[in-house]
Amino acid sequence: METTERGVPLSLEESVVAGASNGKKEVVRISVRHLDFFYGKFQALHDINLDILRNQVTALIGPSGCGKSTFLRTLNRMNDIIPGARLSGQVLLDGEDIYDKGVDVIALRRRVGMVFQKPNPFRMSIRENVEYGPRLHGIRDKKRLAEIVERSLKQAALWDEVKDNLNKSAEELSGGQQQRLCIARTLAVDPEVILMDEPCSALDPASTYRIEQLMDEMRANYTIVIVTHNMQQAARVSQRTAFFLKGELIEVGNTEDIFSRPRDKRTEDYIQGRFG
Ligand SMILES: Nc1ncnc2c1ncn2[C@@H]1O[C@H](COP(=O)(O)OP(=O)(O)OP(=O)(O)O)[C@@H](O)[C@H]1O
Repeated sequence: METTERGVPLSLEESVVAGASNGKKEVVRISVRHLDFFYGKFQALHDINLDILRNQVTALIGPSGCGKSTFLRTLNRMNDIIPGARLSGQVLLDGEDIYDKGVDVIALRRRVGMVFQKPNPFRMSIRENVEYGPRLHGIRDKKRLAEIVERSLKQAALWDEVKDNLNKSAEELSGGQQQRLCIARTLAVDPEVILMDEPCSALDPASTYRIEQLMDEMRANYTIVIVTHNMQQAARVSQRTAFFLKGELIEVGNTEDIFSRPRDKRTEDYIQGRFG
């Protein structure tokens, strides 16, 4: 029987989008319903309804300050720590609301990992950076940890460059290598969804290209959501694109449709560089 990444039979999944463009079944991994988000009195997100599909890259685009990062952070409760922040509505991960009482936020962030704009390796060796998450989740066995380090660094396309220097400080790596290390660190705890907040904005074109290639490879096993200011990047890496403006989701659809035949005039104006 066909199953999801977590071994749940597909028929039991929360919802399946029938009639997908490529003829394959598209499964909703995260379903956001009527999401409002406030920083104190300021409402940053207004009634967002959006499905994130499994094994796809979803790009969030829109002008500065439109709420892309805020939205991304609601998907693994990264905003919880901001004083005065609150939300209403639902964020369902495989049908379960991640904001329900009793949800283990550490476990949630293992399932929904995050890569930030600026590479932020810990001040530790390359090996310790990758081992950090698995250790936090109770893995102590040296052989098992070594396997995880090798697998994660290979998946992040960094292994060949660092395999002989795993004890070197992560801070001695280049910016592009540091970002791939951060991706390896995220992969080490075996997430299902990976959130990326402008992961290439601090990188040169060659490193950007590597990360984009990596995203394309990773989507076979993961569900990816990326915030990007770079329209070409959104067009290159994503299968679905969501356009935000002033805290509202204006339009979402197949990336090709959004870029070639947007339905909303505001999407068209933004994509054509008329504002933002
Ligand atoms: N911690 C915070 N406290 C108060 N307001 C905030 C906070 N973080 C963001 N905001 C406000 O919420 C709105 C959305 O910000 P957000 O960072 O989500 O936008 P964005 O689309 O990701 O912007 P950018 O592309 O510039 O990163 C902005 O008006 C911003 O000033």
